[in-house]
Amino acid sequence: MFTTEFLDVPALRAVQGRVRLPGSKSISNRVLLLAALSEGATRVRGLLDSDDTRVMLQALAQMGCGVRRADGRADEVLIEGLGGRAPASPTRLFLGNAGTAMRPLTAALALLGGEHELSGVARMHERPIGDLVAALRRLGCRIEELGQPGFPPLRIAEAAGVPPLALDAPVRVRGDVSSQFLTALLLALPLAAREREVTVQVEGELISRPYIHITLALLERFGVAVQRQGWERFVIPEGSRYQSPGEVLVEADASSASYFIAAGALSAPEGGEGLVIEGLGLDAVQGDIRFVEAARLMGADVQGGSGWLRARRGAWPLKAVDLDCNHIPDAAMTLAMMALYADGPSTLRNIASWRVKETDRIAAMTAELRKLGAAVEEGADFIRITPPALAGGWRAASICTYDDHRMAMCASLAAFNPAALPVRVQDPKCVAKTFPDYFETLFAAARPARAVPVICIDGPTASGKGTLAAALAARLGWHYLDSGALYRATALAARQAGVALDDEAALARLAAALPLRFEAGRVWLDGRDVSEALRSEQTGMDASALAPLPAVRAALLNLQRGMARLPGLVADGRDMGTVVFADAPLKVFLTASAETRAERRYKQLAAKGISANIARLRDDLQARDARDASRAAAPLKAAQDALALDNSCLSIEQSVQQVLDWWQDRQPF
Ligand SMILES: Nc1ncnc2c1ncn2[C@@H]1O[C@H](COP(=O)(O)OP(=O)(O)O)[C@@H](O)[C@H]1O
Ligand SMILES: Nc1ccn([C@H]2C[C@H](O)[C@@H](COP(=O)(O)OP(=O)(O)O)O2)c(=O)n1
Repeated sequence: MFTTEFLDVPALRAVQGRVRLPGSKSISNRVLLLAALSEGATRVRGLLDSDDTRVMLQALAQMGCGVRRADGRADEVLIEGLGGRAPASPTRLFLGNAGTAMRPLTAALALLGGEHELSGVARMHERPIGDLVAALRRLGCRIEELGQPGFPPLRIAEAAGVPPLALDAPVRVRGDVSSQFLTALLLALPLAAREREVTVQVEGELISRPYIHITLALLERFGVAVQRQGWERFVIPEGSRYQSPGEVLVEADASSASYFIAAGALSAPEGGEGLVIEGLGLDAVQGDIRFVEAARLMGADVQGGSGWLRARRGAWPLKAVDLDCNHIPDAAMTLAMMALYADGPSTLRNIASWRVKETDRIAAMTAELRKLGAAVEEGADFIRITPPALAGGWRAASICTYDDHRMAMCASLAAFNPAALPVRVQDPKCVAKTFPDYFETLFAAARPARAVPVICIDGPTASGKGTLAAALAARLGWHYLDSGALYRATALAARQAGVALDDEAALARLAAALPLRFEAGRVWLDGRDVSEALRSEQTGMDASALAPLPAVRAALLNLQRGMARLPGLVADGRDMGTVVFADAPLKVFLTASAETRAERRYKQLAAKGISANIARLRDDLQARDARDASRAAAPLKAAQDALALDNSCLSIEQSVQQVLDWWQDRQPF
């Protein structure tokens, strides 16, 4: 996940290959509960790993279900169901802010019996549950509100067993406040339908029907076929009992898929196959799958089968639309981004609910799309978007995201603009709500419109290149290449293999096939952690000795260039700006006086408990600089267009800020 202040998304040309998206939250928690109530064990695959599913798993374990995570996989779990057994009692269940856990667990535990206390975070205690509690009380269940009437925390007080239930009349529940109350009853009432049919009657117009559709489809997977009469009456047949289907694959989240469908439709056609989205198909049970129809209306070429979708460019430019989006309010935001690439103004109607989501999404979208060069008109429940005039009308923009995950994901779609302008996304970490690795997933599939941006930091030893480069990479959310580590690793591998430091051909062979892995700040050579050995003065000297050999440098060249991946790279070394990334948009030549550098190295060694002599260190580093600077192949020198930075009198933060300022000066926003 990107936790940086902002993320600059370079202009993108295409998306290709395959992406796998996180599981749907609504389906994940429903499936977990159904598995817990069933006879037999259920393997749940493709599970969303998030706060809300974690609290559900924890609660099920406390209730006495078997909960076993698959080894090393956050998205797979094995649930051993209660299958008619009474739950463990008493329990105290903490359910965070997960409405998808609080509501159905309340209903299920009220029908399972026992003594249970259900609570959550403060915000959870402000989210209504009164209608559900009332419906369960009318049935005869014993539930107490422990705080405010109508809100959690709750206590189910059935230590003596479930009281006789009033099932002769239909169970009534309101449908116009939240469909989650109906879902909770539909998930729980099959527990009471072994010997008799149970009817649920909805009062008021039922909202969010696609979610009820998901509930019914999943009940069927677990062996309970509810008869639906319109959207008012639901009949659970006599003899119903939950039976594990053995294995359930949770569908990928359909709203998350909308960004990748859109990206496929915006992608330059040389992408060929387009983008394949795994884990979700045209037969998906989630309401937002109907985004596919809307995307097709705009000209997207979307194919699919069971468990997969493929999106690529169809009509181009996209076709402007005038659409009622009431059935896909979340995914409709993605249509607003696609409208930027249409052949005329598009209108998205019946989206009043946008105003009361994470932020006022109509106002937010209007403000941000205008920054990109679109003309936007907003109304109480619609938005009309006139795209920027061809390439010339687009503006590079810094997009505010309003702590709204969907605004951030949408913003990335502006990066396909024909003017090849980058897009700045403020506060990218807000995607954590549903898709923490959204940007990583996008970047893995995306092809940049231009060379991936690289910042080069070259300079003599101990000038602070590594420190500066790593800090810049962290601030920008970019990758970091410590090119010296490659020369050092070659030197280390040579010593281990007994290869002489002047055997150019053998060294080049070693360099070309270095079994090197960078992981979590450590460096592994052939499965061994060499982070310490790599930094030793001896290894540095050895690296400097083999670095002049042209065949070694050539062998390492492609490896280094391959590190330039989206969204950007900060590379430090000796020849980053002169040879390896000669076209880089920002090059810094970092220096400090020999005294300062010797002192820094001395302190660095002392911190590691290694004693050293400052005067000798200074002589050594000057000798190394001389050798690095005087060699024929890619000598240490400033690139012609490099900016010089002498940091003898600067703190690390001052150096970092200076380079960030230089970088910002080159940005269009
Ligand atoms: N601007 C600076 N001011 C003070 N100390 C610095 C500065 N930059 C780096 N250092 C320190 O100098 C030492 C050497 O830095 P390092 O990044 O390893 O250099 P290089 O990669 O150029 O060999 C480190 O201990 C680092 O903390
Ligand atoms: N791009 C590079 C990086 C390092 N080298 C060589 C020359 C250096 O003396 C050694 C070690 O580099 P490294 O950057 O790790 O060394 P310092 O941390 O600056 O002491 O490798 C090089 O020739 N080209």
